[in-house]
Amino acid sequence: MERQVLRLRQAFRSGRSRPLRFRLQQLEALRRMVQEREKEILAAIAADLSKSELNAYSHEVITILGEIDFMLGNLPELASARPAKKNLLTMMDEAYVQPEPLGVVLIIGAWNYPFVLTMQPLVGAIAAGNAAIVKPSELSENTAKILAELLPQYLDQDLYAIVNGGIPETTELLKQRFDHILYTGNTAVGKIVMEAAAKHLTPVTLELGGKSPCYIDRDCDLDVACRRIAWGKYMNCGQTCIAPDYILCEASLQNQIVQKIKETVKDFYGENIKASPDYERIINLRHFKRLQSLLKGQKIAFGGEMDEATRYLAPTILTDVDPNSKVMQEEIFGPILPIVSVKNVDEAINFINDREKPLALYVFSRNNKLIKRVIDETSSGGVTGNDVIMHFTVNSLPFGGVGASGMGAYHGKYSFDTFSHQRPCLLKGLKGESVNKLRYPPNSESKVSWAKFFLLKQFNKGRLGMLLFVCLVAVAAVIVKFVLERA
Ligand SMILES: NC(=O)c1ccc[n+]([C@@H]2O[C@H](COP(=O)([O-])OP(=O)(O)OC[C@H]3O[C@@H](n4cnc5c(N)ncnc54)[C@H](O)[C@@H]3O)[C@@H](O)[C@H]2O)c1
Ligand SMILES: CCCCCCCCCCCCCCCC=O
Repeated sequence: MERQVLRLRQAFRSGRSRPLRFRLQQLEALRRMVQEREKEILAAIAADLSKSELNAYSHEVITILGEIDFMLGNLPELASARPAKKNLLTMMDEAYVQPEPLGVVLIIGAWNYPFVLTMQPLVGAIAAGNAAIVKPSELSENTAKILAELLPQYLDQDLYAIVNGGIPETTELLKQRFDHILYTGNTAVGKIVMEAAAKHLTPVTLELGGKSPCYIDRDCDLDVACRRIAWGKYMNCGQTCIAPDYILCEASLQNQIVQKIKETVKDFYGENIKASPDYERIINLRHFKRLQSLLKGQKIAFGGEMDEATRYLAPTILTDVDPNSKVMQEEIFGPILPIVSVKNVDEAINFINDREKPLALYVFSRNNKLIKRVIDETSSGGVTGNDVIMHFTVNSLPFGGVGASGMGAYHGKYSFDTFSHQRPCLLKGLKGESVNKLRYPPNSESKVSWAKFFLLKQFNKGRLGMLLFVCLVAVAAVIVKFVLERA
């Protein structure tokens, strides 16, 4: 591992990853990889998640192509120096912010969207001019394998590397010094990553999880709400970081919601859900059994069917759920949708605020003021109103968590910024020593009052008059010089 990181660091030190042309070439090569090897990529994702290739494309590949296109179209602007506002002391100088790459970054992906969660950060790392190591999840082994095979064929091998493996390999990697780590996964491991990063003062972006609440207001189009909730909940068999984890609603709505979601599931997946190419499976036996245990003692209003051999778990709804039951104590990350009754939106807000800050928050209502109120009175990584999941697809919105659901954000411009240092630059001329004497020792009351004038815009009339006089003299000198030169 150490040698691998050293090799990337040397390649980064060569400066090869910094020129805009190089970055654009690498992003174009990545785009070419996705297009030329689409079939193999889709087959790998499909194999990992028992997913149709159509869903693999619309859930993952489309996102990466969009991200690359964004960077190809915006990188020249993102990477350019941005002039900065100056103060009176630096009026004659050049002040700007220069984005610069951080160095060698580590990207650790998770299994549930194995292509997106490794490639989307990589796009940002390349765009910002870094070298990068990508460590896919060992649970999505087919995607990990295809990435290890394809990336070296398309990208600069000295600057971008794939390290495959599980806990041992990741633990070894985390002993190395990186200039940024973007980790996607569960909160417990997020703490391990942060602890390891702290040893090298390495900044981290932690893309974690949590229980994303979905409040359904009594004044709401239930047909639309239930269709959208069903889509986001049961997509990828519920294994989505920002899936609506549970519903909060008044008890009187519960049965209608069950009925409408039931009808929607039939529309989406047909009578025989198990046979639907659009309904995926649970990733492994450990998660299958974990989900099975969440059903114990619950009132199953819909679904609940399961088949351990194929790790099939039907779209399931639980009603009258006790907030203290097991299913409400951990992120579900599966196709189980508990409904918890609350008396009104006030109780819903308190319910949400009594728990860890979620990665996402959803509110369905015809009343936009109510939606805005819930947003104002709660906190979450992100929000979609009257839908679910979709804020993830808007790359002008930063995607990340807050509190226990994560820190930092990426996507689009935010990926570029995450993997950049915004370097403040001030270029001064060699003239103006008369003004600089104000900061040189010995200090004095007068110098301090000038400093206030120049830096704090606190000035008295006398000094203002003198400054105006000085300006007038300067302007006059320029005019005289101009006239004399033309005489
Ligand atoms: N915020 C997001 O963008 C996002 C996206 C996807 C998943 N998630 C969250 O991730 C979680 C599901 O992912 P997961 O954790 O099961 O994925 P996982 O098991 O794939 O683990 C994530 C990564 O951490 C590594 N890892 C696991 N245990 C480790 C250890 N002890 N030491 C070092 N590295 C270790 C794995 O190798 C993998 O690369 C859920 O909580 C979900 O909400 C968040
Ligand atoms: C024609 C409309 C197509 C809409 C496609 C919507 C795609 C949603 C992709 C969602 C991916 C969510 C990834 C979340 C990562 C955390 O697990």
